[in-house]
Amino acid sequence: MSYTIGLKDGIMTFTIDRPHIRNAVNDEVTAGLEELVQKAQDPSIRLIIITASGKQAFCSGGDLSVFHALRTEEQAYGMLKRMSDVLYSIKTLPVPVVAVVNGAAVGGGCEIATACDYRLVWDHAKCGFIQGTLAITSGWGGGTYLLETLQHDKALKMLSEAKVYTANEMKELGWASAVIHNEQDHEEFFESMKKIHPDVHRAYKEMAIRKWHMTGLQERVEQEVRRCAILWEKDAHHDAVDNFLNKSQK
Ligand SMILES: CC[C@@H](C(=O)O)C(=O)SCCNC(=O)CCNC(=O)[C@H](O)C(C)(C)COP(=O)(O)OP(=O)(O)OC[C@H]1O[C@@H](n2cnc3c(N)ncnc32)[C@H](O)[C@@H]1OP(=O)(O)O
Repeated sequence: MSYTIGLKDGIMTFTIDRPHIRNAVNDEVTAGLEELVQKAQDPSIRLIIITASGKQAFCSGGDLSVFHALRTEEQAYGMLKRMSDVLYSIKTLPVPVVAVVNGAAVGGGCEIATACDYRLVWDHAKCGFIQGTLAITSGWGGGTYLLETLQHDKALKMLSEAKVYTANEMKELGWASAVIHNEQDHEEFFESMKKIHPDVHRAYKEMAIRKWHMTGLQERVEQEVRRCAILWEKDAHHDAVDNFLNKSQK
């Protein structure tokens, strides 16, 4: 199994469990996130955590060894659309969603974290929208969410430069909600959330969702998906992925 879903004291935790491949997303992980969305509808849930196994990576994006088989715009669109739909559902869940970024978050991994309301980033984690190095853009909605989250020039620079940043840099940019140095920092964040009644958290989340509905967030995500699918089909993308996969085989 590529993931687990746990529940304790009203907190549901989704853990990607593919550390050997840096928690890259395959179809099973996507199906797991869809299962999470279903389970999170239970009114007794007060908070969702998305994290991953090990310390090396939160998520390295799409599993290129699998998704490289998708060659055409239409094939790419199917995969991108399914992931973007589930991330939009996560973004608009009625309770706060926290990404605990336990290690590297790159490409689609950064998109998953950006779809969450809060990002707790361990101090050793490197993060970045590196899709540009593969001659594509973000394609799961994460670019649209980043433009919602950061100051415009910071978001655009982060997307266009396709670099990785340290946890402290991500805090300065406004992406990381907090940098975590130890388990105590981690516990303190959740303890302070638990002090407030769940109905209050739900009410503020409703306020954010109302804004996203009014500003056509879902339609903007759809445009991102379609644009990425066009780039996906091009040789520049397939050549860059060949290079990545061949490098690891050497
Ligand atoms: C598809 C959607 C698109 C989007 O819309 O956003 C994307 O997500 S594009 C994908 C973007 N991701 C990448 O380009 C992967 C980049 N990976 C890395 O930069 C690094 O692996 C890492 C995440 C920084 C971790 O580095 P490190 O700890 O040094 O590990 P390795 O690089 O040695 O990786 C170990 C192992 O895992 C394989 N790997 C890593 N990421 C992926 C991936 N996304 N897909 C497939 N395989 C991946 C890597 O090839 C190594 O394999 P072996 O050499 O066989 O052990």
